[in-house]
Amino acid sequence: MGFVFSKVFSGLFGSEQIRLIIIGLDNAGKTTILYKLHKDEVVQTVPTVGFNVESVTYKNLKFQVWDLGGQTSLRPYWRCYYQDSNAIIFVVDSADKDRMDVAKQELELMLEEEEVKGLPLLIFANKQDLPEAQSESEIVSALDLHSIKNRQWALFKVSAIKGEGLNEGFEWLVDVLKY
Ligand SMILES: Nc1nc2c(ncn2[C@@H]2O[C@H](COP(=O)(O)OP(=O)(O)OP(=O)(O)O)[C@@H](O)[C@H]2O)c(=O)[nH]1
Ligand SMILES: [Mg+2]
Repeated sequence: MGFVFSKVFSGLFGSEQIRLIIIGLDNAGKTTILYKLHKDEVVQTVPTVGFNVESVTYKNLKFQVWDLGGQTSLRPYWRCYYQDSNAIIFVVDSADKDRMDVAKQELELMLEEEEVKGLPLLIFANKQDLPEAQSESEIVSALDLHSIKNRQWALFKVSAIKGEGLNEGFEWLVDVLKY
């Protein structure tokens, strides 16, 4: 516990960057979120093969943000990136009702990994600008988030293309990492 605390502490107040991993199904909007955070731009994306990594500064804190490809064949590789992370961001396409159960399964697999034990979990319910986007309570229920007991988690409704909700999510993350 002391080790975890000191690692996060030095990340927040020292020169070390805070390492964040973004995962979620393909097409969820992970890369769009990364570049919205990094450059404040909505970029044209292609499906990520491998990863993108960029630095993001929020409130004078430096984050190293890893955006991993979410296609089915790439998901087994997510676990290769978990080591030394400070938090996990899970992105879900709020309008992709048909694949909520797949998203739930992938989330559960990640949460079982030893290397992410106890790490804060930030869920971005993306694409809230779409009319068919599901509500917060629908997504919380579909992903069975209330069953998560051994870590801090929060869900934020966001729209990466509109840039809405991302800052609120980071605000939460910074608060959680501080204590
Ligand atoms: N309407 C809407 N579309 C979005 C939003 N965010 C991303 N998209 C679109 O969703 C598609 C997929 O976005 P990506 O960021 O490439 O998705 P990804 O999660 O990185 O996908 P993989 O790299 O395959 O895992 C693109 O056409 C984006 O423009 C959003 O907030 N609203
Ligand atoms: Mg991508």
